[in-house]
Amino acid sequence: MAKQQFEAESKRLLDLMINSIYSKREVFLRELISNASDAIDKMYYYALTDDQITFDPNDYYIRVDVDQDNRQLTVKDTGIGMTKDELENNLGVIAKSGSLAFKHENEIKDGHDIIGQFGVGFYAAFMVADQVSVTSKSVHSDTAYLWHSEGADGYTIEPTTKDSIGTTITLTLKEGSEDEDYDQFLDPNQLQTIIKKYSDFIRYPIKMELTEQKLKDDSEEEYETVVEDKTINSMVPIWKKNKSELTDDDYKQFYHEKHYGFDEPLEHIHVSVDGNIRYQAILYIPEKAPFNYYSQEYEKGLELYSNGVLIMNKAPELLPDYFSFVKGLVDSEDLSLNISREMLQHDRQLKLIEKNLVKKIKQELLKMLRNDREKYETFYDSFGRQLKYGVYSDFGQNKETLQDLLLFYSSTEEKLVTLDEYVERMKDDQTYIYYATGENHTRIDRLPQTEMVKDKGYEILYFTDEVDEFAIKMLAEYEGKAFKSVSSGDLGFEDEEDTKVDDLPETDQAVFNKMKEILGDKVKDVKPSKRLKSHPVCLTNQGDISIEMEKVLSMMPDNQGIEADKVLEVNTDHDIFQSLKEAVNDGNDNVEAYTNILYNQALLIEGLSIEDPISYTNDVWKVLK
Ligand SMILES: Nc1ncnc2c1ncn2[C@@H]1O[C@H](COP(=O)(O)OP(=O)(O)OP(=O)(O)O)[C@@H](O)[C@H]1O
Repeated sequence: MAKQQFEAESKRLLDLMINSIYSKREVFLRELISNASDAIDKMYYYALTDDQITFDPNDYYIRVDVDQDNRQLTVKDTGIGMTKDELENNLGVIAKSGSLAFKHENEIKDGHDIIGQFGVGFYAAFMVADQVSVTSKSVHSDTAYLWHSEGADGYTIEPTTKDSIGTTITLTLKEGSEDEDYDQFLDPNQLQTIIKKYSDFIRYPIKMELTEQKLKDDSEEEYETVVEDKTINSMVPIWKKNKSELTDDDYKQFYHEKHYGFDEPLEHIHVSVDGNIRYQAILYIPEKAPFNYYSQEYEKGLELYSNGVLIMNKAPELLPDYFSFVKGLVDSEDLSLNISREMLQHDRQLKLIEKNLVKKIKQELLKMLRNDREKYETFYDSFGRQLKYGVYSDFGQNKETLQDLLLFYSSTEEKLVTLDEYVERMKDDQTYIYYATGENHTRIDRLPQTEMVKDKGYEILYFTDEVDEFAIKMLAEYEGKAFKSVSSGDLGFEDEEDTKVDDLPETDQAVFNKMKEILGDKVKDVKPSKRLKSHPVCLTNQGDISIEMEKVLSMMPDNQGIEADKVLEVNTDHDIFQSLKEAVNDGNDNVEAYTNILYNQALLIEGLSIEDPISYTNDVWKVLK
């Protein structure tokens, strides 16, 4: 029998196919199963137009078999089959898709969408096989044909016998080597895993014979080997089902089946969109952050299906970084895929889906925040930091989306509150939203800087995450109210003028001048405080960089030694100030020690380290003597 050559272009393409189109060899099975499913779909369409044929779903299935002795793997379908011409045209010419043509001819638009479009998937078989045989009998022909090829040098076609309509594809697998393990494709368990991974939601049953050890009837310990015909795939994807058919438990079970996380999801979102671009999505808001969530290793993304067939395990384009904790999948029949189905050709489609999903996720989170505060706080405990990073990053372009999702601990409510709730409670004479930064709530509570603001009866938000102040600086204001740190030089109280050193009695002025002289450029200024009530001193800052920000920046790998402009504020009503005044007046040589001790204590209160602990302890001994 004369061997026919693949068309010249096809030869090169076949070579390309085998070596470079797909990044994983295992996808050959996905391609053959998708073709089989397409062939059954075509039968379904054909039945719609031909009264002679009835389409009974029970008669339609795909079967995968292995013959380990002969190293053969078979994929059989009961689809429409191929005539001699079709075998020649569809399998003899690479990059010619009979399926795409069928789709166009029949103007197929509904959910029963056909997968094939490029006309290359079939050749993926040559990635794992050195011989491929296709036995096919078309619904339009009484004769069956056998197409056979051993790779790039061509193929043969000859008549054969086949009882039923459909196609059987037999691959003779390549011999394995140290680098390539083809034997895995003869292992039923491995095949089952691959089918589950890529083809779980193919609409028709994918059957396989599986060998299992089962307890013998009437026995509690004796096992027997049973060979059973099993359907491997779930067939109807949960996301194609109607929401009303599904229970919370169904969604939870799916979350675990998909290994999205070990935790229980806090919430699920099921979307079905029939707009410009049609898609379904099931998204989950997990309860706990994966161990590597706040690290470089964490990979965000949603699974992406095209019409029930898995295309990508993690499509990062579908989620912005600030919602990177969301798990789940998107299935769309409208994606323009590239030839390997591993990439998308149009970012635009994904962008559209992403935009829509972001809206849905935000709505769901706001709903949770309003209706189930406890649940929202569990979520916030795991992912609140990510939302705050989201406000800060990308030059603040997402701050509007995220600001209403933020929570901070409140000094007056003693629990987490939203910015909206804070603004609602603001006093009539209050201009700013006040915040204080520190390691934890107890420490912030005791900060001298908070005294005056608390005295005014104003609420203070406590910032304990490194990112908090950066995010708030990016936000700048909320509903027209600017944020102000309790440590900022000017607290913005309308009714109080700053006390200037020059307005003080001369004896007081002398103390300030002396302290400035001693501290030199360690501080920008030493000034009388109006915010301190019971503490003698505290540090505040001038300008945009706060002391807390200085601490965070100093921990960064590329820190450029950025420092806050520190101001030492002194409580002139405090006993210590009186002692200092006397010491300065008397020309006592402990003045330097007093000043340094007070400055160092202000550093300690701020959680900063003392520059020179030895001279600090020497100063303490000196005044204790
Ligand atoms: N099992 C089958 N039954 C009937 N026709 C088939 C079968 N497998 C392949 N074909 C025909 O061969 C054509 C080429 O298949 P191939 O897998 O190479 O491309 P495709 O499925 O059209 O596109 P894609 O590259 O996107 O998968 C198909 O379009 C279809 O007409």
